[in-house]
Formats: sequence, C-alpha cells, structure tokens
Amino acid sequence: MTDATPEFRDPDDLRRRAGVRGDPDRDQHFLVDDRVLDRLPSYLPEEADRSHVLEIGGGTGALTDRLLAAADRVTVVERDRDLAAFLREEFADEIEGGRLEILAGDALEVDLPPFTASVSNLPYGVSSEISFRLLPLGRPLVLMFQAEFADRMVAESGTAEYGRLSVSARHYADVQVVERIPPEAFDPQPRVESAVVRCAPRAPDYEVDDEAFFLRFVKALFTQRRKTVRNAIRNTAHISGIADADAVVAATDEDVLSRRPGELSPASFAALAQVARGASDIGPGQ
Ligand SMILES: C[S@@+](CC[C@H](N)C(=O)[O-])C[C@H]1O[C@@H](n2cnc3c(N)ncnc32)[C@H](O)[C@@H]1O
Repeated sequence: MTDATPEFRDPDDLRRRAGVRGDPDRDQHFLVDDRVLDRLPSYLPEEADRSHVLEIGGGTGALTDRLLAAADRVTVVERDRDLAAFLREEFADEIEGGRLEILAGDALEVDLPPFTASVSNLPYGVSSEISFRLLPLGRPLVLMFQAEFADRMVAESGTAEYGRLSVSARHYADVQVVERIPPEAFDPQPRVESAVVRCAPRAPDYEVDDEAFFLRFVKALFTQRRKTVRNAIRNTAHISGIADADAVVAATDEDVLSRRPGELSPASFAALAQVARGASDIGPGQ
C-alpha cells in the first residue's frame, strides 16, 4: 500500500492525457500543486480508518493517485462521464486489482458505498449539499471549499460568519480549517481563495430528541438574524412548525430571548429547540 517515496502521476500529464482543460461552469478546477495534493490525505485524523476512502469529484485523478497510496481502497464519484471514462482507463490496474472503483454519477444522487473516510476537492457549486450528505454519516472528512464557505462552517457564535452552516456542521463534527489554498494551486483558477476543512465526527455536547426539527429550527431562526430571539421565534413559527410560539417564548429565559440568533451557542440552540419541539404541531419523526 504505502511506499517510502511514492512516485505520483504528474497533474499536468494527467490533464493532457485526459484531453480536458477543466470547465469552471461545471465546477472543474483541477489541483495542480503537488505539495497541496501530497498534504491533503495527511489531514485525516491520525486514528481515521483508511480502509475505504471516498473521493467526491475525481477530475483527472491527481488526488485519486495520492489517496490510493494512503488507503486500502478508494471509491471515486465523478459526474462528468468523459472524466469518469478517463479515470477508468488511467487507473485500469488499480480497478482490476480491486483497490479502486469509479462511480459515474452525481454525488447528490448516487448510492454511496460504506466508506470509512473521505478526502475530496469538492465541486463548489454543491459543497453544502454534499457536505450535509456526508456529515450525518459520521466519518472523518477532509474537504476543500471556497474559503468564505469554510470560514462560515467553522465560525464561533458572536462572529459575523456564524450562522446556520456553523451550527449544523458542528452538530456532527469538530470542524477546523487546516489550510488556506490560493487560486494558483488550481487550473483553471477559481476566482476566490479556497480552504481545507477537517471534520472529526463526534456526538454533540447536548441532547436533541428530534434532529430534523433542531436543524429546521436553527435554519428558521437564522432567517431573522437581525431580530431578537423572541421575535425570530414568533416570526418563523411557520418555517419551524411551532403551533404556539408564545408558549415557547413564555418558557424561555429573558437572557436568551433578548439576544440575536448569532449570539446563541449550538448548545443554547439545542436547549431552545427542545422547548420549541414540545410546542410544535409536527408529530415525532416527521
Ligand atoms: C474541484 S474539481 C476536483 C477534481 C480533482 N479531484 C482535483 O482535485 O483536481 C471537482 C470535480 O467534481 C466533478 N463534479 C462536479 N459536480 C459534481 C457532482 N454533482 N457529483 C460528482 N462530481 C461532480 C467535476 O466534474 C470535477 O471533476
């Protein structure tokens, strides 16, 4: 599996052999900086199970090559049929040896295999949807995002970047920006800086009986981020499904009600959601 001095395929050679330039309109920004490519697998938590690593968006395979050296098995999901066909040809030996599988299809739709970890340079247009497909599965993830998205994901309460994304991601994992990547590391270059986020799964330090309600409630309150929590609860009852918003307000401390949603920690949101769930008109499991 691992080699003391592994020789990896050159990213420029891969693109030449694939005969593609990369289409930004199809979220195709290929990593061409070898040092960045080398580092990505190393950001997995040390204890991560590397027996089956999932890569979303294989492109021309520069990262796939590194993942094959770091993992026992790799599955790649690639939506572009031509790129998927190229990967099958380029990595025919690895596929033949049972160490690599290429799934041609949309990562939002394909059945994902039971992977143990994922390292992916994500298609930025669907970063959020893919992340929230992966995070609930409770596996370690190393994901490349637009830096602005990554900053919102890891933001702490009380900061301008803190929002629904920060609370929802932290519900599933400890999240941390491990490296910022300049546009020059890609070809074609994205317009903005990128960042790598490590997601280490763990149970949250609070209890929620109804996860779907909790996430919907967080989403609802952040649609009113400039309002007080009191008004946000009242104004968004139709989104969160609360039948009696006044009862939720009456059961909540003034200290919480007078703050803005962006000032509440994830645990405070969870406590509030537990109260609100009791006053919601949606039956369990719905
Ligand atoms: C940012 S590129 C990364 C390519 C390669 N892993 C690299 O690092 O050079 C994203 C890749 O995802 C593919 N892609 C775009 N949307 C996708 C989707 N919904 N599902 C799966 N792959 C997708 C693109 O064709 C592209 O190859």
